[in-house]
Amino acid sequence: MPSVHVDLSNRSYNVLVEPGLLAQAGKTLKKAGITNPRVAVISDETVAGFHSASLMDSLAAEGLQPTLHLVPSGEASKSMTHVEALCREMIRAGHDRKSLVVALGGGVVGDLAGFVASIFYRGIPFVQVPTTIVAQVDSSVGGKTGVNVGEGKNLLGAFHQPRLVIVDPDTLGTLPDREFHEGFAEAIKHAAIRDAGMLEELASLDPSGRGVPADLIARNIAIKARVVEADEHETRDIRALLNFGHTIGHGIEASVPYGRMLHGEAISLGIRAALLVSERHAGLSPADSAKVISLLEKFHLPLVLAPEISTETVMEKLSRDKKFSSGAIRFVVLEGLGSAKVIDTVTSGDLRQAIEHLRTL
Ligand SMILES: NC(=O)c1ccc[n+]([C@@H]2O[C@H](COP(=O)([O-])OP(=O)(O)OC[C@H]3O[C@@H](n4cnc5c(N)ncnc54)[C@H](O)[C@@H]3O)[C@@H](O)[C@H]2O)c1
Ligand SMILES: O=C(O)C(=O)C[C@@H](O)[C@H](O)[C@H](O)COP(=O)(O)O
Ligand SMILES: [Zn+2]
Repeated sequence: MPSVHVDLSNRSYNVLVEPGLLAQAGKTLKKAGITNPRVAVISDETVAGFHSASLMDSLAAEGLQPTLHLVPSGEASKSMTHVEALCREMIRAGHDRKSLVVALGGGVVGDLAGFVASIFYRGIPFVQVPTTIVAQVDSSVGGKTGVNVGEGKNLLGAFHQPRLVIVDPDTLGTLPDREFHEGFAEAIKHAAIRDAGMLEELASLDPSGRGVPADLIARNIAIKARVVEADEHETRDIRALLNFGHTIGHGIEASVPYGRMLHGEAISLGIRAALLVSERHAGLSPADSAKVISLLEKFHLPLVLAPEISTETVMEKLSRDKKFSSGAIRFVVLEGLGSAKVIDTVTSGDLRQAIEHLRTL
């Protein structure tokens, strides 16, 4: 079974990747030495319909007492309102400091449930069971948890590492096309910043199927794990590289009601904009930009910004980017494929131009 160890001293954990693992979740927790008697499974209504029975049965089979707590599907659930509702529901269900949270779902459920775990009774452990490409290749690893507010994406949250990540690629079989494709934006991001060779592997995948090799998922997790190990709390300009495409991408995602655009779709636009900035500020060749763009196209990801989204709104939303320091813009660029860095020479005029660039193909 491919497995990736995330080495963070006393916060270290394993990411296990294997088809069929969901139905073995109870046993897998025990084997990992996670023995909390009470388990709060947090999921969304769609994911629960497909996959919660298998998880709940596997936990009950090990003598655990799981309770299931659901939020509506989609980005709008990543809010403080849902954090409070989930915490209160867990209290009423009898959960306490000895309980474990298990997040079953995509990045929304993972970020939300992880944040709930970080504050419930001042912090309890949690385990990620990711069910989207976004969550399997990216969000379930690294410990960034949190919620959105009207002012911008992920502006409230905490670093709280999971104790274990259980990835079952078979769960991707129930994803609709749109949700399947969006996830590849994050894998393309990983290739662009750290692993140019993976661009070829992504190019050889069939975007109309649902089969994603466990090794490809593990390769993405390993890229992310090595970055997180080097800069867990994003204080050294290393973890910020994982934010390639996210400055303008998050600005766009927050410019429409949450959920209208999927995260990966917004990041696809953000990557295209960041490639232009990289050509102008870091010497990226247009041929290398074109390779990344053709991969985004292959996975049917958007490259053109809808006319109703104004450049000024995107500029206002991105002004709260967490990488900025005292308002000064800090932007992730590619110098070449597989090599990224943070620069501080990008102006707000450059960002406006890059957003305008998204209006035509
Ligand atoms: N913490 C991090 O490091 C990190 C990294 C990347 C993204 N994120 C966050 O993740 C979120 C996006 O995650 P997402 O794209 O997974 O969105 P999501 O969790 O909303 O999932 C997308 C949709 O797919 C459905 N779904 C999920 N799994 C399914 C399955 N197996 N079968 C059928 N339907 C399924 C969900 O119900 C939802 O409607 C954003 O909020 C983003 O900010 C966080
Ligand atoms: O884990 C990270 O670090 C990332 O930047 C991964 C991103 O894909 C993810 O969208 C993350 O939530 C963005 O972080 P933020 O700090 O910009 O909210
Ligand atoms: Zn992201």
